[in-house]
Amino acid sequence: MEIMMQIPDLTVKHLGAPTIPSPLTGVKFIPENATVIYAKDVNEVEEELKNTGKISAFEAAGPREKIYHDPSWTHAAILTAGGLCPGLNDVIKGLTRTLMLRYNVPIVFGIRYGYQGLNPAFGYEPMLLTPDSVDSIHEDGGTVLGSSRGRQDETIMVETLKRMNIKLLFCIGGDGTLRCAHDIALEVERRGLNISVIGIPKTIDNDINYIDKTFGFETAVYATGPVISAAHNEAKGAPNGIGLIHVMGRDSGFIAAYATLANTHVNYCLIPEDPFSLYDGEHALLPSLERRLKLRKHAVIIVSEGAGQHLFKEDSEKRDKSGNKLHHNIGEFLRDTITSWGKESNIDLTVKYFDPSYLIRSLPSNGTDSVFCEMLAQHAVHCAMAGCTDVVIGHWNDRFTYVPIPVATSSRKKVDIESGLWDSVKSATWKY
Ligand SMILES: Nc1ncnc2c1ncn2[C@@H]1O[C@H](COP(=O)(O)OP(=O)(O)O)[C@@H](O)[C@H]1O
Ligand SMILES: O=P(O)(O)OC[C@H]1O[C@](O)(COP(=O)(O)O)[C@@H](O)[C@@H]1O
Repeated sequence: MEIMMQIPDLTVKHLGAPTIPSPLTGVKFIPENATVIYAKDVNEVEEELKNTGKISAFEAAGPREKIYHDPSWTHAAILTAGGLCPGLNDVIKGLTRTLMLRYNVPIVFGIRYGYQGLNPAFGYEPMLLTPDSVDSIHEDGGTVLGSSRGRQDETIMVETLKRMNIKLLFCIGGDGTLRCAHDIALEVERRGLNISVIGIPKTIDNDINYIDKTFGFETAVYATGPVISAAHNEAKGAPNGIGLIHVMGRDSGFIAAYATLANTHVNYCLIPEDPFSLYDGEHALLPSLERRLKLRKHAVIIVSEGAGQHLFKEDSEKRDKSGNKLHHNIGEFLRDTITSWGKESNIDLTVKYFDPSYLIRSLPSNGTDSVFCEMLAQHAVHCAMAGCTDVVIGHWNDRFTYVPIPVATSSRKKVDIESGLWDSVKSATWKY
């Protein structure tokens, strides 16, 4: 019941009434009032009806029969900000092709290096994107536009959009990028401009709320598989061998949790959401590891970047350029701690340490992730052309949705340790 009471206002902002017939042909237009129900099961629906007398729903994504922006007068711009993620280039390609080939938008700018590219002080010329220029970019990882972290002044950025006559701005990024997109949308509104600001969620950490699937995450989990196998082989190749893998996940342990289920060689999955201790208590890693080594002579551990931060004497003061906390390196800490503990306990062990973080993040997307990127890009263009703004393209109950940016950024999604996911991880990782 409590969860249902917390459902935020899901109303999406529109610049004005859509009055122009869509140039799309051969598609199934969806009604203006199409929705995707928020509740995940019948009990939730009943609970909400009982408590509030209504059923909360997202606006459904999809092409509308009438659009707001006149394509022939529309310039669009795309930028990528924050860390890399598999699939960025697929999304850039999908946006460019849908804008130019389906909606006949004449100009699509690629803004260089995130929000820096909208600040003339940096002197970055925008790229002109065309179906030809983006033809093969999906084959490469990274982003052809470049990315950056760090704040820029939204008044300067909106001035640039105005000067370039940009009517559609697509910001591909994580929660920081979306917060900045929201600031831009507010500044646009303050000036009475008709620019649609559309966020496209990018997060290798899978940590954006109200969005149950984001691109790149699946590729990241898939790419972790061979590393886990290598760690397992290395662990088995030495008496008391320990394969230790450090993966990304600043504050959310989704990559580690899913990778554990995808390759069940893992014996210990350590994530920020479920704190563990080293020596004492129910969740003590080292006594358990000792029992495991006695029994099996090898072990595999996967640890998320944000896990075990409480084990460091001091809180990390370091921040990246965007103000995100830079955690202590828990992977290296565990490697060193386990090695010293082995010496002190007279256990002849070897730790083989793997950190595939950047290798995974910079890969091109894999099959189904690429499909998802193309669909996401198409929906983002439909959304923008219809005149929506301050909105991020979400995915919920297996459907594409519109989520107001303040809702998507209200908090970060985390692994729910009461959930079936974490239960499965715990079942797959033996307790010793
Ligand atoms: N609270 C915020 N308000 C406005 N802009 C922000 C905010 N947080 C981050 N940004 C900007 O968004 C961009 C990307 O943010 P960052 O946190 O580095 O990555 P991500 O979008 O992947 O979370 C940076 O240019 C950053 O300055
Ligand atoms: O070293 P970088 O490039 O600043 O990025 C490291 C961070 O980027 C991520 O991969 C993604 O974070 P963002 O969502 O902020 O881009 C985190 O998991 C990691 O903490």
